[in-house]
Amino acid sequence: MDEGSPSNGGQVFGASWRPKGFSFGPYLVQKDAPSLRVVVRKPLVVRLTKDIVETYQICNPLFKYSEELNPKRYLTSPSVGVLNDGYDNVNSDLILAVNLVLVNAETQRRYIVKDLLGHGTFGQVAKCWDAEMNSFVAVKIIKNQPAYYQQALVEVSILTTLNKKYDREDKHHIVRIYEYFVCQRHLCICFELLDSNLYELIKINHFRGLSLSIVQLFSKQILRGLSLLKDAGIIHCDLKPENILLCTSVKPAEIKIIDFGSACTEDRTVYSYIQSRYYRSPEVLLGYQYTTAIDMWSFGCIVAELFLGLPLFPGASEFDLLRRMIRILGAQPPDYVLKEAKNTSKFFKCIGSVHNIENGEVSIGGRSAYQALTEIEYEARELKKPLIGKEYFHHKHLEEIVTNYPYRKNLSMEDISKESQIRLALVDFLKGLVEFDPAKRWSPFQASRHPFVTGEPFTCPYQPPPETPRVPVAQNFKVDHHPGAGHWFAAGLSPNISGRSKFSMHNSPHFQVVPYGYGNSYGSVGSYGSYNDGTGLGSSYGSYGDGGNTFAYFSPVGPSGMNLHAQSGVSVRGSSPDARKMFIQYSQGNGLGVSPSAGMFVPLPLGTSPSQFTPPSSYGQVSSGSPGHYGPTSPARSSCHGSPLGKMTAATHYNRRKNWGYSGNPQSQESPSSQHWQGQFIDGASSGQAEWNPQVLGSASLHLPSNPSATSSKQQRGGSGIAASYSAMPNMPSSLTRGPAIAEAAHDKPETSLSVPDPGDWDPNYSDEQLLQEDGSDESNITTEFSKAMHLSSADSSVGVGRFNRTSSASSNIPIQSFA
Ligand SMILES: Nc1ncnc2c1ncn2[C@@H]1O[C@H](COP(=O)(O)OP(=O)(O)OP(=O)(O)O)[C@@H](O)[C@H]1O
Repeated sequence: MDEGSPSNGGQVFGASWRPKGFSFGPYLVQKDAPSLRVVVRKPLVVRLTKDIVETYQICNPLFKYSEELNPKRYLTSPSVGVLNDGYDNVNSDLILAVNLVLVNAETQRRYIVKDLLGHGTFGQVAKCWDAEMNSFVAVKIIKNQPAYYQQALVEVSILTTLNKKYDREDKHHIVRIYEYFVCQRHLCICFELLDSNLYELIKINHFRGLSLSIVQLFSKQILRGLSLLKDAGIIHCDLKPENILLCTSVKPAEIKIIDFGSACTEDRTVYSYIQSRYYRSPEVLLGYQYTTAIDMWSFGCIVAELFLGLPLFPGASEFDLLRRMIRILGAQPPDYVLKEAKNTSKFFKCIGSVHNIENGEVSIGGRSAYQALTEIEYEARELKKPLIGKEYFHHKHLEEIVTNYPYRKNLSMEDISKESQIRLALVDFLKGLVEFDPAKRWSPFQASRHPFVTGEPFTCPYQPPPETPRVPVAQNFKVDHHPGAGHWFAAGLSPNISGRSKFSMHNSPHFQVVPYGYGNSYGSVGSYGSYNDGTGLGSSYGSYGDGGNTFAYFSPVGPSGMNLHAQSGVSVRGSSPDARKMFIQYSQGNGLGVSPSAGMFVPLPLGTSPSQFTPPSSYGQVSSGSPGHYGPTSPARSSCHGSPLGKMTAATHYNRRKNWGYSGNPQSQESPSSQHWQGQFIDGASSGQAEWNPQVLGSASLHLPSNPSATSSKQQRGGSGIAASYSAMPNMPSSLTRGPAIAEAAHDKPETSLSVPDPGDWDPNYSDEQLLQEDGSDESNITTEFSKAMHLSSADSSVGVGRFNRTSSASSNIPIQSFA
């Protein structure tokens, strides 16, 4: 019977089949054969449009090309110019279009806008081409409102101090600031260009946690940054995954902390409504005095989220937040905090005597004098139901949540056992960070010594080394509160610190009670140093020196910037070597100073405000073009937090980040592979538009037709000012339309008017149907690519057991080319 004949069903059985001859043979070039030619064709659109102007002119000799008539690709939405002579939209944002040029009038340096990287409370961040440096940079274009302008200057000054004074060698994972200038009445801050933020990283990993090796690496790097902040006495106040960006230009890739727009100095903690809710520390929530320890709480929340893929405390309201903290941590804030905090009565009832509190502990029987309100009690007290969010974790307590988190598929027993050990270390690490008592919470130095970070085997609960006694180095610096530098006041860099510490502080790794022997209080730009740091994170600075008499004149808007003047009888005796080095270093500078105006920094006129900048006589052509395209914005979660500006515009972001909601299935945490989160990506690619005739802002050569309908800036600034523009924002709850002065009064209102996080709220492309689609891309995870890019594959095997890490080719689908 013939093989493969119909009688055997047409099947060919391999055993009996033999090839009858070779189908393929080597290619032999024959003598007269035509040579092979590969034609690479340009894309159709290129071929059709090449020399199109000439083509039109051939068709119609009267045709004339005018660049001005090119349609603009707007990046800002809305793109209708109604303020600032038509340059700004209703939100006081400069209307950006691709190829618009922002010019630093002082240096004539030009930044050509190419794309929108994000937008937040303070304005927009654009990816710009810096022709002079032949590279891309990120330019934050602050809203044209005095309050934003002032607060943005705080960001400039704090970052400048950190970069130039504390981290000259760029080793502490803090974003670099290049320069700042005013263009079209907008303060523009030029930063190094970074990549996606950690929230985006988690999102493209389908809200599954990252591998432990990456969590460990990021933790180490963030701690370096926090260590620097602590030494500088600066509190970030808004640490969250969105404000930690990947920096893939260096290999292996790193992370950097951004957004110092809410930062303040430790001795000037004037704002009580700070931190994004999920990352808000108990002391801030309760209205208690705060220190750099609040950043350590946020850091703990971030580490947990990196591992779990979901926020640890996704409170839909402050009540819900506290409720989750208490349940997951199995504890509550210490009585000494509850006794002093402003908002205690909102969340707790007193059930015992508060007179027995000694050294922060309750002396009678160890039972707390306070009990958290139940939902019913809260409702009765506040006359409103507290918003309660969905539960995402199957387990109640931190340890169970972490240890029961699903392991990556296909792990060998050996790997599972290794990872389970690291998970125990992680639990212990987290416990020291999300510690209710700010006095016991670990400092960056202490946390950086934990086995989870060092990679040492974890055997028993970690006992942190003692933190360096805090010496008020900051008191050594006298701040010259320049009359024109109102922002220093806001930043806490003013000598006027009358509102200082009305609470008694307990010794802690973050704050140690040191008697202030100085008659006059000076604003702090210095640090409460740590002599341990030299052995800890390498190059953090600190001083255990005594009260020297070094005075700092810190005026970022002045020509000399920050000046440290050694007074007669100055003592740097006892300072750490690093600190001494710093003094020497700066003594050779511009008036011993660190100045934003030194080097690349350009001085602003003293005491200037946006309104003092005269716009060019003519203004840009503003058309009501297509709605702008929004770049990969930072989906600030519930970030209606304090800051000097009350983070009001965060309301426009609120609920953009709703994906905690995933399916609302409480099992989701248990079986991530069965979850179907739909990550959405906004095309962040630069426009392919030609770069001809870019609209130039800030240059004198701007000659564009006036827009007769544009309202004069005077008119716009009259009336309700900021509040007017806030209230004009779509979807903004009225409770959020408050100016800085009333930020505190409206403390918890946002939560009452905003819904429980749900993906559809903030993700325009989200749909429940998508959520329900079969994922099937378990292997397609960013961690593999990222690990590879970061050379983690060769990492210590004890930490290299990432969940979901597979070297599958499917992972190439992940759209993060920059990691490759
Ligand atoms: N240096 C940078 N490189 C790349 N992207 C950046 C950079 N700085 C900011 N971004 C992007 O812009 C977004 C907004 O920046 P930033 O957080 O500084 O603004 P903000 O107005 O202070 O925001 P928020 O409302 O969160 O406080 C960031 O989430 C990030 O996506």
